[in-house]
Amino acid sequence: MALGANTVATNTMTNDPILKVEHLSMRFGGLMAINDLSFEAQRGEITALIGPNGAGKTTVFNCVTGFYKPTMGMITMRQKAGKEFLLERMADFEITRDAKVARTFQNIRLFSGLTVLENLLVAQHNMLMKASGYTILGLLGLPAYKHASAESIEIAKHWLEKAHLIERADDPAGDLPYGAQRRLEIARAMCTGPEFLCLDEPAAGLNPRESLALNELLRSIRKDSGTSILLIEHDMSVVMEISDHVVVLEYGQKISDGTPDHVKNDPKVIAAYLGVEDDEVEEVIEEIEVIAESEGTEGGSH
Ligand SMILES: Nc1ncnc2c1ncn2[C@@H]1O[C@H](COP(=O)(O)OP(=O)(O)OP(=O)(O)O)[C@@H](O)[C@H]1O
Repeated sequence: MALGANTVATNTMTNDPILKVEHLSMRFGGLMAINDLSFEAQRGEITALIGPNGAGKTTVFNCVTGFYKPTMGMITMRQKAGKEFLLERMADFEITRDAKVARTFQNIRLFSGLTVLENLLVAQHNMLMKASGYTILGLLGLPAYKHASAESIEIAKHWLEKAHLIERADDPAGDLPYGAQRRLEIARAMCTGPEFLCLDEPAAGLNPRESLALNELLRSIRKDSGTSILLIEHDMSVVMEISDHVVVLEYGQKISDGTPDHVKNDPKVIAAYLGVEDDEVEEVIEEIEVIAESEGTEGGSH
């Protein structure tokens, strides 16, 4: 099959990145929000993008999902079957439709008046319309449409079960508690059959119990569907618990990249989060160790 304008030939690689961000820069007027950023997300893994406020996480996300066109750089996504897409050249709807990248937003964007199940069926609208042949007869019950419609309901039920929402299938989405609405958004994204799922602060505003339910859902997505995940998250308990790989940004540049344990102990990351200069890091770490030791001693004497 001929490759389209947005595709390139496949390379053979020893590792298997689903996403490669290379020398990405994004300028807003005089502000360099992202400055020569490169990182990879491996297939089948959960990659977290973290960093202090204003570090550029959302900007990277918006470049990957086609909401922004980067000033410079390349963003390559390679599907399981080997086809590659240059995302920076594609419109957001093409990234969703052709590259199979799904996303959620910082603010919940459900159809709150529709039921939970209807929200999941609407997400599969394109698939259903295609099966109808875009005709009224198709919609009125030709076999292909009926088959696609039954399949859509099965897919919706599958994800409702995974998200522990099956009991609420017929309730208006707006009636769900906040944490359940977040899981419904993720279930809705999964109904489109993505290869790459981008989640913008999925744990924002969740209580600890809802955070645990979210962690469970994300782990099951990785394990059972093989979908790779990129997430922006401020909640470190979620990031450290579920991520395979963490990329840390500060002022639009990468300051650390590795396993959760690696970045957690990286002095540059500690400094960025505490807001101190690089040359003060050693001093701050010593102070932290002294405080931790004294707290340990106090804890032991009780
Ligand atoms: N559309 C825009 N126009 C102008 N400046 C922008 C735009 N989007 C982001 N910025 C600026 O780019 C920088 C990075 O912002 P971004 O939202 O990507 O950071 P972030 O790491 O996601 O922050 P937060 O954790 O607070 O959401 C900030 O200085 C922000 O003000």
